[in-house]
Amino acid sequence: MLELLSEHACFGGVQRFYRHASAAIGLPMRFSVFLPPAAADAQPGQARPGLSRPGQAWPGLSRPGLFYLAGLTCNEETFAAKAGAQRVAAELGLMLVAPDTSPRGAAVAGEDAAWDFGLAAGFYLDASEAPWARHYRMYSYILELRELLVAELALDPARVGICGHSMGGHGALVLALRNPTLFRSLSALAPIAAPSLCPWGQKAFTGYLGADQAAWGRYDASLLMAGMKAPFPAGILVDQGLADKFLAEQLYPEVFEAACRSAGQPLQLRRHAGYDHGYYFVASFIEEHLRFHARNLGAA
Ligand SMILES: N[C@@H](CCC(=O)N[C@@H](CSC=O)C(=O)NCC(=O)O)C(=O)O
Repeated sequence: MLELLSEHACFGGVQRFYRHASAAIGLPMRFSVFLPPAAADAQPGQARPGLSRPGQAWPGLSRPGLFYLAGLTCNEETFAAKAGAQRVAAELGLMLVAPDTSPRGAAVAGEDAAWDFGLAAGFYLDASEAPWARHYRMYSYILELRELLVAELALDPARVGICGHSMGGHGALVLALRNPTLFRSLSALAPIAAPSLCPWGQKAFTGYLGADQAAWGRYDASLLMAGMKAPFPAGILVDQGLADKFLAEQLYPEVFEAACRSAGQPLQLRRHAGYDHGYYFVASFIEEHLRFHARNLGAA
């Protein structure tokens, strides 16, 4: 059941904010969705003409969509408010889905003590360590949300891509590399590309998954890529600013690049002089990511 919190007309489509009860998280979660003009009338649970139950796929209405996973300190509103993606998504007929970045209301002691762990820092993984394991299950949550949008807002399950920024870039790489039939197109902006090697990733993985690094590989894009049996079919697009203050210590795109080269994975890793880590960088390149995904998904 989706609870509409607000909606705003936007480039002929509609930007909405929803809350719903998440089974994966065990708490209410929020997300934003931009519906392009042709899908702007879609309502949750709407019965499709000629079909027996609400939410059943209807080829004439189902839309391609792009999940965008945001980074540390962000929420479901950050991308909608700062990236400026709606105009091009409206043109391309792409739905845009932006989840929150962690559970809210888990009431874990200390979850708000740091900006890079706990609240707004769920790292898109399923925690195995107490006290996080009960609610910090963002990996399963993204898969749950995908199914929910297929059922409730006519997202076409065969045409879903995923993109993300920083911690969200890490999440996008991991989710797509592990689920290439669910996410058919993949890109990232300044991703944490080898989290086992960097302070953010080591802190998160130790806290959520435990000190045994054997458990970390399933959530490390560079390690996953090194073990890939077949390349990600559509190729991967990554943009990275060279004036990014987190680049040297936290991001390691060169490690992911080397893993792709060894695995025979087509990768466009574009390095941009002068761009930093923030949303001015994201806003500068998001249009090219939307067009990349639209091409891969056969949109518009
Ligand atoms: N508080 C931090 C900066 C936090 C930050 O830069 N967050 C990034 C994502 S970092 C990796 O996931 C972000 O997207 N912030 C939102 C924004 O609007 O820029 C500090 O003190 O450095």
